[in-house]
Amino acid sequence: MSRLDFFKTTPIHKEYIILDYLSKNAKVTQRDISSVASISLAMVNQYLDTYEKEGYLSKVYLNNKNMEYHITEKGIQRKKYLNIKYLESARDVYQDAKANIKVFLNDIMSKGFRKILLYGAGDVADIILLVINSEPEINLEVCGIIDDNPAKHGSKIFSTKIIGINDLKVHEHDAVLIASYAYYEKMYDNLIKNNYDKNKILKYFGWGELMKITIVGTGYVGLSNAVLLSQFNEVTAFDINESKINLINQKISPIVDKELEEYITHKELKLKASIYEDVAFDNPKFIIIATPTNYDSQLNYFDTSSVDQTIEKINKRELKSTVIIKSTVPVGYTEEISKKYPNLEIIFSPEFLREGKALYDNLYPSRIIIGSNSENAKAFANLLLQGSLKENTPVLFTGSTEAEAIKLFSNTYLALRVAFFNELDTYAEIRGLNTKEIIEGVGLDPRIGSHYNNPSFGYGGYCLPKDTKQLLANYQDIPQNIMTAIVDANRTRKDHIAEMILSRKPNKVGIYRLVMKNDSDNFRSSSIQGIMKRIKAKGIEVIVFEPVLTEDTFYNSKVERDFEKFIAEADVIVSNRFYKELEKVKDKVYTRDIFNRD
Ligand SMILES: NC(=O)C1=CN([C@@H]2O[C@H](COP(=O)(O)OP(=O)(O)OC[C@H]3O[C@@H](n4cnc5c(N)ncnc54)[C@H](O)[C@@H]3O)[C@@H](O)[C@H]2O)C=CC1
Ligand SMILES: O=C(O)[C@H]1O[C@H](OP(=O)(O)OP(=O)(O)OC[C@H]2O[C@@H](n3ccc(=O)[nH]c3=O)[C@H](O)[C@@H]2O)[C@H](O)[C@@H](O)[C@@H]1O
Repeated sequence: MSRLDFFKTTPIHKEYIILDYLSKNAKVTQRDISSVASISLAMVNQYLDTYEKEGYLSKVYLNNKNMEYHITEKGIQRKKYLNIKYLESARDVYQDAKANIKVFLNDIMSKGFRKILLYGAGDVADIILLVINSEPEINLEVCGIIDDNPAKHGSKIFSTKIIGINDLKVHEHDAVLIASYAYYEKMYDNLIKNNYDKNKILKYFGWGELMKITIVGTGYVGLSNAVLLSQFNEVTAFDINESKINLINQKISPIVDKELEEYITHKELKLKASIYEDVAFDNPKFIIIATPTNYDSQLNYFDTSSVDQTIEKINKRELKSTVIIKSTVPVGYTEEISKKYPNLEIIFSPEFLREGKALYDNLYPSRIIIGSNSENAKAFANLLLQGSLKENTPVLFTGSTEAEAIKLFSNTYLALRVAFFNELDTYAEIRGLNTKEIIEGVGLDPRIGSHYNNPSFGYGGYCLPKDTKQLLANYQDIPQNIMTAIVDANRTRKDHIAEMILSRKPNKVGIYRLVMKNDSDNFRSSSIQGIMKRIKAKGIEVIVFEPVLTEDTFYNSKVERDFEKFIAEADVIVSNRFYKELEKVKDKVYTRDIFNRD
């Protein structure tokens, strides 16, 4: 953790600050409150209105310009409650700070330092000493605390004496650890002026900013994590694909994604990309694996070989790095592989981003799940939080197998939901009913909701199809009906869609876009490909319009780049999602996009 992240205010803290301030000063302006609580004037207004509605305060108008805020008895009780709540969250913050310091001290020990001097006899020194004294595995001796304030010399923090910088040479030691955020630069400068060896200067706050992280695999997951983390850490992105590496080094995103493109090109990131293993594996603190885990239909299981090979390489190099697996793996994988590599700390942390919103979903994460509660797991969670823009993101530390299950059950639930609304649509289409009316009526139940319910040719994309199959494989020997149904439903849906298209008796079918969603440039496992295959199997000619393709044919079907020619040639135009440009040939279009969105 770098900067003062663990002092970020929470909403409870803000509410407490405002009530506390008002209880001490009745005659204040909204501007005063805004500056004390660091919130906008609009927010101040909202808080005051809510307090009044809840009966925590009454407004007394002195004249038409000035007013006083009087806290009621109910407001005093609320303040008491918030005080306790704030203390609880402060305790968590304190535990967090301790965990981060512990990781840091372990790092110092791994570099061979044993006897240190602290610089700065303040709160940071206090908490560092507390961690050293209370954690038996931290084998560091603090020989003294340097401080530039002579009034402090001679007194102690715990049993450690405060000394002046002139006493540097008197105390035998290996390094000086700067224990101040505000005066870091001044202290560093002082040490250098005293001819102190800069290789022996350790810094707690500087350390977080320069933490070295390596990311293996620069796809959707790897690149968005690389960008997120390189805002505050030194990140090396490693890939076997040289052209991707070159693009990243030229500040160009190899992936179409609004936020990723904007951040890579315009933000100041500490990000470099490399195809060289020696550069990538130069002793980083964390190595994040984000390589593919495709579903192997022969084995009926994920092919985890790219993850296996990366872990093998890390082990061979005898690195001390903590390995974080972000790739989706079968349930139980991390526990198994950890047994094989007892010298490595391997942690699974599921990734929940959507393609097309890869960085956005990391800047505003729904949750952070880490399959471990070790010190490094906590430090990693803090890194993700540090890079994000959302406040109060839920963070869950779970067992490693539970974290893997969370990932596969989440995606399988999403697939279930898509499959459900697709089957609803199949029913409505065959019975001649209005799908839109039915879905809208169903969704108005708040337990169901009007989201993630737009019919399609089937759930597609890289992950939903493969993750559902992997979870089904993990169910081997465990009773179930739904898991099989979720996988089968997608096949049945595509059969139905293909039949509906064939019932129009086309001579030539035009496939309009292979991509799975409007905002994605990716067509891995998009459902329309399944439709295309079924139509071709009946001997019908298919042509494809897909600007993302550079080839002239796709699975032996002609790729037509000229839109006008494409719409003239095809007698049925099949499109998973409706696009504005199809408006003029609406009668030829077959789609089940009811709501005009993903
Ligand atoms: N795409 C998505 O929306 C999400 C994907 N995931 C999971 O994350 C993993 C990665 O997925 P994506 O980022 O979509 O994949 P991707 O295919 O976009 O990127 C993978 C990258 O890894 C590189 N690579 C392959 N083998 C390598 C090796 N041995 N060493 C170094 N680099 C290697 C490839 O060149 C490629 O650039 C998969 O397990 C996937 O299931 C998880 C959540 C979301
Ligand atoms: O593990 C993953 O890879 C990711 O898989 C999905 O993300 P993604 O595949 O990018 O796309 P979604 O937007 O969820 O769509 C999945 C499929 O369902 C279809 N879909 C989606 C929504 C909808 O209402 N109807 C519908 O048919 C889409 O067209 C697409 O084919 C999940 O939404 C992410 O949370 C998850 O991290």
